[in-house]
Amino acid sequence: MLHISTRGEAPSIGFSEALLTGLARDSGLYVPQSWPQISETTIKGFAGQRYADVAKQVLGRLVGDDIAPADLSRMVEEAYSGFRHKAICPLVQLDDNLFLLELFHGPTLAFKDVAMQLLGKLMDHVLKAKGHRATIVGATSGDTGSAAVEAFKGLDQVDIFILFPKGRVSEVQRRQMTTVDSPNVHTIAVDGTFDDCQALVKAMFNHGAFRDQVNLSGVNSINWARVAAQSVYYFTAAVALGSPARKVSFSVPTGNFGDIFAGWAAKKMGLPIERLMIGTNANDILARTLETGSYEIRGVVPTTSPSMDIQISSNFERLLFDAYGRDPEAVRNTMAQLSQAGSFTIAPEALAKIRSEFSAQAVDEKAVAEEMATVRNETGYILDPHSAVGVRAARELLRTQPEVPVVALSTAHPAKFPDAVKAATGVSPALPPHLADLLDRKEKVSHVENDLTAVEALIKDRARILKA
Ligand SMILES: Cc1ncc(COP(=O)(O)O)c(C=O)c1O
Ligand SMILES: N[C@@H](CCOP(=O)(O)O)C(=O)O
Repeated sequence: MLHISTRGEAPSIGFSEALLTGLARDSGLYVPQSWPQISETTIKGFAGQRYADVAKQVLGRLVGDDIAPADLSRMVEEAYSGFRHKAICPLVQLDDNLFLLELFHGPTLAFKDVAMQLLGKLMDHVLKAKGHRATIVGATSGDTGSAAVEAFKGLDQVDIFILFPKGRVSEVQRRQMTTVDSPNVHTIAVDGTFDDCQALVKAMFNHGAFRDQVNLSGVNSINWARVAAQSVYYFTAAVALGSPARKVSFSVPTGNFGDIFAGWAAKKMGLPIERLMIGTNANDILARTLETGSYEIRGVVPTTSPSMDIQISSNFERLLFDAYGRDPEAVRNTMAQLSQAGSFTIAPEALAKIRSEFSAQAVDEKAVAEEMATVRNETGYILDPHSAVGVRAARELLRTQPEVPVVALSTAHPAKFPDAVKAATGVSPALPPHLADLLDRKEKVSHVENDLTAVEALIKDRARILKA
């Protein structure tokens, strides 16, 4: 199984190389050269199977020959052995035809664990087989960072550096990153937004000398393996509701477009998804784009769902690649416009393709709080603010297609965002026992201005690969 860059000017590579490469050398994103197909019969057979067993089958097709099935199977089992729910990603019914897919039963209480727990094991395995070490750099608006730190802490083959926007993540999110005491973990608070952190990471990948010097690797959803691992729960959820005989829609609280692109990947592999709903918070660039066809960057506003406070939605490039009939030149031109003018316009045919598969709904702060309160009052269930965006957007889909069940992705545990949850519902959600003393743990964090040279200097000073 080969992977190609959305910009068409980087070498095509196998799964293991894509896993280690992160951003392609032409600044594009890797995707499978063609979508592996999973037959209706196989999908039907997923019903009643353990999450890990479905994961082995879906990922087996995406990994191809690159990793031996026995190794993949062992790593999948290990990755999901620490989840606090036996179903790994259980479904909960909220209302007629409205379901929640709980993705927060991993160690750091957000959906990122589902992919990251596996990614840590896959990278360690591939690096050891090659006898290589790597330096991982990641940008986070709160959840990717904590999941990555948890998954990679203590590994000999890697050092991990996580950049987060200073003062723009919740206290629980920050502490989940900064209290991990491991010699290979480095957290860096950057004076800026998540988009600034993500731009720094991409700039490091585009700085060839630095990239090669530290053997740079990435764990953001620019890394195809992240998206691949996330596609599994679309299968388990849809099948639990009667797929493939019954079509199901998904509503996904969206920022960097990785999670919803995983749904698109599942659909391209054969899962009969009716519609994919992009739920945004007040940072509504994607909702505006679907409405107008014009992607226009505005300033980021802080919200109660900080992990979605994003303007540069990296994985949208992967969707544009498909919408433009996999024409890398169209993607290159589009991305050049974005970096020169801060905006681009989608060609009418490509836009029509996107609109035929995706819907979008912006959910403002008032509606997020109302949704948390409504769900608490009507069902007793406590949503986190990100999941509330997904549920609110799901209701919009149900208004137009009430007969099609909608699965809203519940991407974080409410205890990660206690202030917003308390304000909306009056309830103070408790952290699970393994994190009960989080607020008393000692923090270790560096501060850096939003400057590429400063960040690279810090990494070069600490990366063990340069000391060996
Ligand atoms: C809790 C939560 N919900 C939703 C999102 C948005 O997901 P994506 O960036 O994959 O669109 C994020 C960040 O990625 C998140 O941390
Ligand atoms: N919301 C994310 C932002 C980074 O997204 P990623 O999926 O590309 O890693 C976060 O919580 O860090």
